[in-house]
Amino acid sequence: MEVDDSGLPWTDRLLQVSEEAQKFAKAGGFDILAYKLGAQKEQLRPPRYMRVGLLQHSLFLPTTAPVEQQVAALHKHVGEMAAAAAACGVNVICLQEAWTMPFGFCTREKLPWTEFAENAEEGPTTTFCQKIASDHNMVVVSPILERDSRHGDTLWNTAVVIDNSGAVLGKTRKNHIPRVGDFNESTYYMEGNTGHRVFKTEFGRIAVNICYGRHHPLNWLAYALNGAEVVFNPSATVGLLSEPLWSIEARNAAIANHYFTCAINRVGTEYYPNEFTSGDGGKAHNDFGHFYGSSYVAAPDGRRTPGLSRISNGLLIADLDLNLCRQMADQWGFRVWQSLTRVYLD
Ligand SMILES: NC(=O)NCCC(=O)O
Repeated sequence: MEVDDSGLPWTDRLLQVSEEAQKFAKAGGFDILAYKLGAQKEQLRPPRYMRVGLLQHSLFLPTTAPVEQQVAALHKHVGEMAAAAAACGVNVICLQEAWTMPFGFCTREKLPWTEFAENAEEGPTTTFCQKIASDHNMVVVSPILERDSRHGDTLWNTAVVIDNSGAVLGKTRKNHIPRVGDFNESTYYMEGNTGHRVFKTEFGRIAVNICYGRHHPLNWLAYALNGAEVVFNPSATVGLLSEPLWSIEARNAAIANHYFTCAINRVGTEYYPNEFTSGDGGKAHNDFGHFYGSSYVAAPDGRRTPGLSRISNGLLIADLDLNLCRQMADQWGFRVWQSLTRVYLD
């Protein structure tokens, strides 16, 4: 039987969750699952583990509560979930898409939803995440609605990457914007202009493919060409639209691109005071449908962790041996670089 560095089978394993983390989970009413996705032992390279933490959650106040109170409640609860991740020794946490706000883009109303937008470099949420990062020596990926005041007050759907010292490493913007069902996001912001950035952290090279970007295979490929070893996919998506695709897309991307993928979705049903329509002749309604959670991690050899719950808040922890990326490229013999060359030559 193949074994990893600890002498145990290198296939999926359940990890122990520290008592301190379990206390946070009990007090905060969220689940914690923890798995290991190892690689085969090599003679010349030591294992290279990145421990990731994926956070999925619902809103903590109604969408009609004052903006400041909603943001404060999210900071408080997500801060506790991040503390649980830190108590488990997580190296990199990723939060869900637009985590500081309701996904009010379904309404096509500007206020109050645009008031949740913040400066990516200096806004209160980035400051909040910088403290988490430096307190816990943990990289934080924080997807927010960005207000770029230096460039005409433009809105973007952005993930801010904060390194484990607390410094902002950079940001990357959602590059495919949905115009499907109730996802009226192009009413607010357009396709991002930051390309396919990959961020070099102390723990490995990471990228962020925000939500709708997961439907586009060339998008995933571009992150691989730029050297990503782990690609996070922070999302907000509902059952009737995308659930049949959810377990396939990020997993297939991991296999095709020889990297790990981390798919994260929010949880719960959000209600809005004014009715809106889906542009399909159906009745006007006040809710977005059910955000089905089910966050998971997939490995480049096709393994995946079980998903978090469809209905509860949760933290998914996974140990990823990044050596597996090259092992899989060698085993299968297809290389993302070669596919690109062929495209150009044909
Ligand atoms: N947030 C977002 O891009 N949702 C679009 C729906 C989907 O991609 O499943």
